[in-house]
Amino acid sequence: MLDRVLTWEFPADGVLSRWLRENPKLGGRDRAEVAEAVFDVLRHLRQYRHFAQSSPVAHTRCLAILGLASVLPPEKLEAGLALEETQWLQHVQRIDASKLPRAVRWSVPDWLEAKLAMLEDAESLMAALNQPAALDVRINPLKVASRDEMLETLRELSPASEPQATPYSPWGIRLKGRPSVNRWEVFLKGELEVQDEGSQLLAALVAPKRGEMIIDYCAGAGGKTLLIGALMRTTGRLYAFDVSATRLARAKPRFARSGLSNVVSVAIAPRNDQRVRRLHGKAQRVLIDAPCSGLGTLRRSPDLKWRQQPETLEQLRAVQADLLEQAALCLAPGGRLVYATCSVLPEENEAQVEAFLSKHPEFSLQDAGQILSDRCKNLTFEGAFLKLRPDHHQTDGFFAAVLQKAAPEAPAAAVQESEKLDAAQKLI
Ligand SMILES: C[S@@+](CC[C@H](N)C(=O)[O-])C[C@H]1O[C@@H](n2cnc3c(N)ncnc32)[C@H](O)[C@@H]1O
Repeated sequence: MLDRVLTWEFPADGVLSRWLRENPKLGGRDRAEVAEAVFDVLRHLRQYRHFAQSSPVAHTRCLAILGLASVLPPEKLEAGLALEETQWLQHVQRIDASKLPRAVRWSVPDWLEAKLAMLEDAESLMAALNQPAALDVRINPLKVASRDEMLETLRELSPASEPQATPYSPWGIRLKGRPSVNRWEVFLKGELEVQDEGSQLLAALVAPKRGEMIIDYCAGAGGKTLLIGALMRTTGRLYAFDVSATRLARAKPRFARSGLSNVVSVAIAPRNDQRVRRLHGKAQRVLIDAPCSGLGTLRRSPDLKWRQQPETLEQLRAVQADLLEQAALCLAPGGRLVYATCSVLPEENEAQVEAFLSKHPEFSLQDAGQILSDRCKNLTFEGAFLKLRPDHHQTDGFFAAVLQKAAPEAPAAAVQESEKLDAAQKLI
């Protein structure tokens, strides 16, 4: 199975799920151990390949041994190893990894190491991206009155996952381990959703209001749409756009489960879509959750660092710039555009926003921290952008910028008329 994953043809979680389906006799614990071992190999692949060079056994078997060593107690693992394998493993475990070159130590390809090295606290970021993430869920504010209520329910239902309120999002709950949330009744009733805390904060940045027209321009399987719709109290109209009809189809049962009736899903063409053109100048808020390298989510999808290449990054950058142009056309004067990625690379983030602003003086950058301050306590940023990192915030890496489209200035005569009207109304 590891060989199949390492072709990089498909995302690792898909290959793993398929393999587990093909092996139905494996018990629950074995399944969890195999999954953890595979993800450990993906996180540390470059380092493990370096160690495998000194091994007498086949390359993939070495990787599997190292992955399993991170999951199983030594006695259990060594029972399945030949003597020379055990000796090699013990030799590797004595190596001081801090002496290895940085790209090998943190297991990143050279091109990515060069990019991450330019960021603040690069080493701490690389280390955090290699740690497994906790599981974040959130309440559905449409169906659950308070997070505390849900916390009580979950502490009874799954004490082993030690449910805790997330530090920033007012809706989030952090769970330990890998509980089967999607079998819980609260999940099946649409009261609970799985969503990283950082992703929850993006909906707070959109700050939807009742009765508005809002577009989630890259809605995918609806992760952000769900929370935006709930915050609109399922009023107004929420368009879920995406170029992938398959992804939008996956969102449909989620919308139904969560009780949303204001969502209109539309599979759009990448450019000049007629249905999009009809909404030009109409929406109060537009979210672009842009397709990106996903390099902020390496804790959950470590295969991305091996599947992405500098060339794919360039293609993504072109799509992102185009999406900003297309989606901005849908905004009404005075409307809000939120551009977001789950990348930590400035070229997909700040650079895209700055390029857009330099071409569009009718847009101005708003302070994301200020917008979040009434809903999300304890969260401050240097500068106007939202920038979340696993080492600083214990969330995936997220970026977001809030851009406000100017409202047309009222002509002086009209202002005088409306002032006269106001004064008259006060007299009445
Ligand atoms: C980061 S994912 C969105 C995830 C989703 N918002 C969620 O929370 O689950 C980016 C999405 O952009 C879509 N996409 C790519 N190019 C697009 C385009 N030109 N217009 C609209 N959507 C696009 C992809 O199909 C993908 O679903």
